[in-house]
Amino acid sequence: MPQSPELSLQRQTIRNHIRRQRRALDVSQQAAAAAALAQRLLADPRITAADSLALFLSFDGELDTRPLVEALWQRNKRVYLPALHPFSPGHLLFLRYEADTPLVVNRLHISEPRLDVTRLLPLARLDILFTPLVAFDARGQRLGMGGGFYDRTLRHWRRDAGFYPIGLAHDCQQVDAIPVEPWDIPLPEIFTPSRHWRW
Ligand SMILES: Nc1nc2c(c(=O)[nH]1)N(C=O)[C@@H](CNc1ccc(C(=O)N[C@@H](CCC(=O)O)C(=O)O)cc1)CN2
Ligand SMILES: Nc1ncnc2c1ncn2[C@@H]1O[C@H](COP(=O)(O)OP(=O)(O)OP(=O)(O)O)[C@@H](O)[C@H]1O
Repeated sequence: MPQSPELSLQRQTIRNHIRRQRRALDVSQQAAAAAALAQRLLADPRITAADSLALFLSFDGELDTRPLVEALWQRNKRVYLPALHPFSPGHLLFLRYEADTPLVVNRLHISEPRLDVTRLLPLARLDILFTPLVAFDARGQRLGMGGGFYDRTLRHWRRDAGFYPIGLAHDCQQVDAIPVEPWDIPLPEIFTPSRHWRW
């Protein structure tokens, strides 16, 4: 599918702008945002009922998922993290994450669990897929870091079965409209520290 250069330029401009905005949040703003979000999510019955949840380790000013991970562990939930697929470019694997799981830094400078096939979870067995994003709009369209990793993962999502995706973001990551590419899959739900969006 040929990409329109104007559209990819618009998307890159939004990416750069919002990444700068979220990196500008200071430590106390980040801590307040993380606590507010964890509190909201832990009050949601679907989270309470879930057994296996995929999170992501925050970087680049992303909403800090640490407090949520800790709270989920305390509630005996199984937590998974994405890892770059070792030989299928652009694809993610999901590996079990516990307090003593060895982490390695991947080529995109993000920590991920060391590859161990015994700790892999097929997507179909995941209950909730918390999804990182750079920008979102009021229709649930998301723009990521530009690798297409979550676009490829979200292709397997069906409204009536399997894992359910929930986007996590700071309020400042909302934009008027994301210029959409054919492969983009809108999220059914996004939580920010002050709002809950559901489509
Ligand atoms: N916390 C978190 N983990 C995640 C994602 C994410 O958005 N957030 N991803 C969501 O898809 C995947 C990683 N996607 C990425 C795609 C592009 C770049 C990137 O362009 N990074 C550098 C440039 C590359 C380099 O330093 O070599 C940059 O910061 O500009 C980073 C991550 C999997 N793990
Ligand atoms: N389902 C898919 N199948 C094949 N290629 C895809 C798919 N989704 C995205 N891509 C490719 O991945 C590249 C990056 O896509 P895009 O810019 O939409 O990523 P993103 O949504 O910002 O990133 P991410 O999903 O990792 O957060 C594009 O060049 C696109 O061609």
